[in-house]
Amino acid sequence: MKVAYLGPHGTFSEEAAHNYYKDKSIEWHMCSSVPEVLEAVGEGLVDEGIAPIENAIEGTITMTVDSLLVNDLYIKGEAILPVSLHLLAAHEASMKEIKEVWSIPPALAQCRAFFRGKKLTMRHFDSTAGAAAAIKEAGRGDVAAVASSYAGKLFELSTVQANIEDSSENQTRFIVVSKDKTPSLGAKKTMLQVTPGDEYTGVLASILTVFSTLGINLTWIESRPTKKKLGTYQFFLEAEASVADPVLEKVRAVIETFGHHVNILGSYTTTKL
Ligand SMILES: O=C(O)C(=O)C[C@]1(C(=O)O)C=C[C@@H](O)C=C1
Repeated sequence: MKVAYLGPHGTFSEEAAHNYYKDKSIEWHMCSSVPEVLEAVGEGLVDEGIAPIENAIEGTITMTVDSLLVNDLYIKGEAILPVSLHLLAAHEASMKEIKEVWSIPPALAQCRAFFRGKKLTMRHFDSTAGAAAAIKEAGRGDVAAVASSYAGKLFELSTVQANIEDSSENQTRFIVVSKDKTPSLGAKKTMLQVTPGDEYTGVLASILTVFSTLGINLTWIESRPTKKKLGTYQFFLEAEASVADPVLEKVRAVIETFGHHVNILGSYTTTKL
């Protein structure tokens, strides 16, 4: 089986992928950005892809949600990875010497409290490990990357400050996606995309009430713009039930009778890494 993830070596995505598929024989396909991972699956270059969708501190990684739709993919699984971030420089350096910090935006956002008031310039990269590699190559004394301790070892960087994430409970949730829309065996969760047929007062409340009335718990709600007109949204709802559960089927039928469109984006189990 061929699987895509965000490279280069040393990303959290690599750690998640290697752990999630640890008992399988995989041909790896490294991509240079998160949207490219989902595109590789959409284009059929690989069978599956693994991408970050939510972080405990920063929330939803919207580029993953949007690419999931654009590439018409199905969620086959989710994996939760503990995430610790470190400030890494090419040479031994103190915090005072660092003027610029390089990393992928979700990683920089996970350290906001640490960076507050430090007057640093942030430079965006496509991954933590990409930033770490660039720091090594630049060899400068005034820049540092936010990346994992493994990336620090891989690129022989020096730790300016360890564990700079805003919460020691930090975790990132990854989704495993494919083109194949068969629900996973023993699925416990289902992701639904609900597009309101019409905009009216209380439209979201009317959708949510169907879940609560029929006793289905929701574990995640996200609204994204329809990208057609300002102020119009579609909703992503993660239900704690398999798509095969007759109660969830009933929820779907009722929502559709309200004139809303429901698309099942996947039914899956959770793996703690
Ligand atoms: O840049 C990486 O190392 C990634 O795998 C991406 C990513 C993300 O975008 O959320 C994954 C996990 C961490 O939250 C930080 C970065």
